[in-house]
Amino acid sequence: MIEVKGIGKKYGRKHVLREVSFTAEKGQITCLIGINGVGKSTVLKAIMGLTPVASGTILIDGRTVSSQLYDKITFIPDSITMPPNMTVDACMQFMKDYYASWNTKRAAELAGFFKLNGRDRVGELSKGNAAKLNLLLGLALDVDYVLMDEPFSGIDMFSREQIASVFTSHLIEERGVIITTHEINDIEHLIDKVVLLENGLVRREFETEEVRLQEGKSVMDVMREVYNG
Ligand SMILES: Nc1ncnc2c1ncn2[C@@H]1O[C@H](COP(=O)(O)OP(=O)(O)OP(=O)(O)O)[C@@H](O)[C@H]1O
Repeated sequence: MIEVKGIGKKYGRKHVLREVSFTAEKGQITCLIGINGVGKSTVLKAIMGLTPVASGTILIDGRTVSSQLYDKITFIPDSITMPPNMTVDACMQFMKDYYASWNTKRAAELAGFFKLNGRDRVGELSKGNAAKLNLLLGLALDVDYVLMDEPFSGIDMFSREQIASVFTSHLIEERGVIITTHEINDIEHLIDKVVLLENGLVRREFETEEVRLQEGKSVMDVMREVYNG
């Protein structure tokens, strides 16, 4: 389980996170939502130890974040970080050489699933294919937790659907996923839990199925309720 306990974060004088607490379980998809600039990416980076927090603690399976935990967790940023002249195959080879947790079989399966051509260069990929490769490079690692920042940003509906279908496939397995997205409609049916951020705080944390059954509300309904007061 990932436990975020009362984290606070300032950039200069800007207080982005005041006191953010939530948990994300293994085997579940937890979605961080909130308007632009609320601090969703900052939370993911804090979990990875990529940005220091001013207060609070973060535990991954009961342990504080350290480089040893990188065999347990991976972060898929909102755009691909591989050099533009590298081919898809070279990116996969690089990951294989660099990470002991690289799973060659799953990588090949994902490349087939996304219909990526190994000879294409990163810089020449369409936005959708670059997003798919980015996802592949993270999901092919044998880790327990995957953090994804806006995997659907700027891509067409069919690519979004294809990416969303990965979430219900065996390729995700029993991993814990934390995702940030503005495209709730695409993945509403896949999300187990929602953490709604507002003004540096968690405004609501809920299980989607529970809210659906008990209150008859969708995630969008809850979001409208919160943002429209
Ligand atoms: N390195 C930085 N230096 C200064 N301010 C930053 C830095 N990174 C983020 N911020 C600010 O912190 C706030 C939260 O940013 P963050 O990217 O976490 O939000 P977000 O919810 O992920 O936004 P979006 O939905 O637009 O992706 C924003 O106001 C942003 O301008």
